[in-house]
This record gives sequence, C-alpha cells and structure tokens, in this order.
Amino acid sequence: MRTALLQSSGRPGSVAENLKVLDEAAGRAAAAGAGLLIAPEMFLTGYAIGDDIARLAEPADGDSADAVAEISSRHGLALAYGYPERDGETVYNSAQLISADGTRLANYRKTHLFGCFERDHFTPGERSVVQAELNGLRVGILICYDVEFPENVRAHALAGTDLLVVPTAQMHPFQFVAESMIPVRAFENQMYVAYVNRVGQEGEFEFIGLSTLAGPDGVARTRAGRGEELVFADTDPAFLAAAREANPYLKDRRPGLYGSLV
Ligand SMILES: NCCCCC(N)=O
Repeated sequence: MRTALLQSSGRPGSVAENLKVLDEAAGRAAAAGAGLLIAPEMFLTGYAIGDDIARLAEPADGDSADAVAEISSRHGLALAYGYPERDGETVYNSAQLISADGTRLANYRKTHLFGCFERDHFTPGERSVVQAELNGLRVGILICYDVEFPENVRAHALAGTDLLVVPTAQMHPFQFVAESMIPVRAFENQMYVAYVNRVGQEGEFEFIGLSTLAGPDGVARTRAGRGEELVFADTDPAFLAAAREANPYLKDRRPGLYGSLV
C-alpha cells in the first residue's frame, strides 16, 4: 500500500484552514496512488494553541470528523490525523483512522503525555494497543512520545501490527528520534513505522519535520526535510513476511526471563 506522509503544521487555531490543507494533500496523495494519508499530531487544530485546545476539541464523531470522512470518501483514500478529542468534560490528545469510504476505523487516545504543556491540557488514554485492518495490513496507532517507549511498540508487535502510524509533534532537540529511533523501532519489532511530524515554530516549540517511514529492515523508505512536504513510501506485506522470517525477534523472545518487563 502506498502511504503518504503530510509533513505540515497547517494553520494553528483554524480547523477550517487545516481541513483545506488536508483536502488538498488528499487530492495529491490519491493522484499518486496512495491508499493512506497520515497527518501529524493535533493537525486538525494546531498543537501549541493553549486554551483553544479545549475550545476546539470535538467528539470522535463530531462535525470535524465528518468533514475528514467526507474528504476520505471524495478522494478514495484512508486518512489518519491528530486532533483534540472531547468526551464530555474530558479532553484527550487523539488520532483517528478513517477508511477510504469514510468509515471511522479506529480512534486512539495518547497514553504517554509529554511535559507540563500536554499534562495541563489533556487526560491520558488508558488503552495502549488500538488497531484496524486496512488494505490487507493490520494498522496500529501511537502518538509521538508513545513511540519512544519500547514497551508500547513491542505490545503492538505482539498484537500483530504491520504498519504503525505515529502522528507526531516532535520538537528540537529530539532529531535523533526520527533519524535513529524510528528505524530501530521498526527493525526490532518487525513492522513498518510511519512517523509524521509538524514543522516550524509554534509557540515555545520548534518542530523539526524529518517525517520518516521505516521498514522492518530498519531502512528509511522515505524521510522528509525540515519544511512542508508530502512524501511517499510503499508498504509490502510480502517483504514484511520475509523480514519476519529473517529476523525472528518475536519468536525468539524469552518472556520468562523478563520479569516485570513481560
Ligand atoms: N522526545 C520527547 C518529545 C515528545 C513530544 C510529543 N509531542 O509527544
């Protein structure tokens, strides 16, 4: 499946403008034969928007989700995007996967919140492995900081995730995560990892781009630079199966020796 990574911060604070950016990128991705377009963490509203997070937060099936579903079905490709999710009085840092016909497939609530900014504005999710089937692949979702905990990605590997989608808001000085950690996560867990970042200065944060899709051989299939970009890479189930035969980490595990890490 051809996968498109939308490296962009859109227009922080304007859902309408961000939906336009998503719509335009979806058209380009569909024209390039992509079956999935992934947008960054909090793409729908912006990340460093302070109290506007709570003001702009919507339910997983709210009007903005309907608008994203319409974009998916009109262009005929699946979409994954980050947004602030409202559930009653609670606000989560969430990411949703919508199918090419506009069906909501999966909604994930960020379980590992980063720093006081996120802890001041969000409640952490409590479900670590969220997946859906898409075009013959089992797709899982994590958000930015989540992927830096090896336990989270290993849990996805043990649950059969083939492609891990990671909407991200990664800032300076954490360039090494995209450059080194993401390829290692993909290799040690024998999956594809698509890590899709914001760019540019937003409040106190300098977002660093470097969006990457890494394969189960630990090789980056594509990596963006530091600016607004739409990059593409293919995920291949046959290649994945062969890689898992060649690198049987999951088969060779010895959980009985891992104590509390099991
Ligand atoms: N490397 C820690 C920064 C994570 C930022 C984020 N949005 O989770």
